[in-house]
Amino acid sequence: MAFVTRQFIRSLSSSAALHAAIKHVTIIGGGLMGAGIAQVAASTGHSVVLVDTSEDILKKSAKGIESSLKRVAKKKFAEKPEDGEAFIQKILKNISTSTDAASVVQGTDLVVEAIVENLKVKQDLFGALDKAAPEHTIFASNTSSLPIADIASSTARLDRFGGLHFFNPVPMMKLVEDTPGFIVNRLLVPYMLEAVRLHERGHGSKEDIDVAMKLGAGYPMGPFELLDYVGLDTSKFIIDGWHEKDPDNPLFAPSPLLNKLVAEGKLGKKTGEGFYKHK
Ligand SMILES: CCCCCCC[C@H](O)CC(=O)SCCNC(=O)CCNC(=O)[C@H](O)C(C)(C)COP(=O)([O-])OP(=O)([O-])OC[C@H]1O[C@@H](n2cnc3c(N)ncnc32)[C@H](O)[C@@H]1OP(=O)([O-])[O-]
Ligand SMILES: NC(=O)c1ccc[n+]([C@@H]2O[C@H](COP(=O)([O-])OP(=O)(O)OC[C@H]3O[C@@H](n4cnc5c(N)ncnc54)[C@H](O)[C@@H]3O)[C@@H](O)[C@H]2O)c1
Repeated sequence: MAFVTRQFIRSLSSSAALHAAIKHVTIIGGGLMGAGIAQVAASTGHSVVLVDTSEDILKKSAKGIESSLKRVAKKKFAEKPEDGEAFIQKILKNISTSTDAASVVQGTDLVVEAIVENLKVKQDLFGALDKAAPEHTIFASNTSSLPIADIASSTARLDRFGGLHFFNPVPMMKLVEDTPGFIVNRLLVPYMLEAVRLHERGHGSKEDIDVAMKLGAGYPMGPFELLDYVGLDTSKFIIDGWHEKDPDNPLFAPSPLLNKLVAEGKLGKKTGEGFYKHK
């Protein structure tokens, strides 16, 4: 199967057998993606523990989940807003948080990892979790660009290890990929990088390029808006990793402008500034 849609995942999760098999889910990493994945897993009736490195980060993740649920509820209960709050509280009740991954995974059926896009860091995490988690627990990574087999090599559960590539924003995007090779990013990364190069060569302002792609190609966001939305650090991790593996491929050549912004700590929407300033 080349890819699975979120509808497919939902129908799977609502099937009695799978629901019985996967009840407790641990999400590691409470950033942009992990918080969204926790929200979707909790919304489909799973008991979720969200793990990150500090209580402060987890507080921010919980706040993000609540405001995303408010947006969902506002639409879902437009006719009957009084039911919206109960809907939100029912989902939030399914989510708890922790900074201790090794103890949490002792009672979990599925681990979905959404931490920094770095092979060694992911391997170290899964290597440690492999010792702590029960035998039946399935491990999955939300990696954007790393081969799943490389991440899984730090564990002894290769037959219970997969890729679950969600898209940002998770509560809205209807695709989850499980294919080796990441179809979307193989097309998206060269496209976004070429937009930056076009701008670096002086052939268009970022605003003009964004408007052109929105009006001319019907994309909901232009490439610079999307880079800021994804996170420039994550984008750089992806590009650097692919460039290292395939240094002669011009599609993955690093961008000086992107590197400069990351070095300045301008990581996009999540830090308030990237290619654009964000409120
Ligand atoms: C160089 C390397 C780069 C590679 C990167 C690869 C990264 C990765 O591996 C792959 C990806 O994810 S690639 C990235 C793939 N992603 C893309 O390509 C995304 C492209 N962008 C889009 O699809 C649209 O712009 C959005 C759906 C984000 C927003 O929709 P919009 O119409 O433009 O603007 P709007 O008015 O704001 O929102 C309308 C309504 O949407 C709802 N809603 C939105 N966010 C929500 C949330 N977090 N929660 C809940 N609900 C949320 C909400 O109901 C809201 O109404 P409200 O009344 O305002 O509450
Ligand atoms: N941003 C996107 O649009 C997007 C889309 C699809 C997939 N991804 C992938 O998802 C993963 C996460 O991306 P993100 O955008 O959510 O990143 P992010 O920077 O927003 O969040 C990462 C979180 O992981 C936490 N973390 C780091 N190391 C940890 C550890 N050892 N244990 C627990 N928590 C740890 C960090 O504190 C941070 O809160 C990456 O692999 C990325 O490539 C990102």
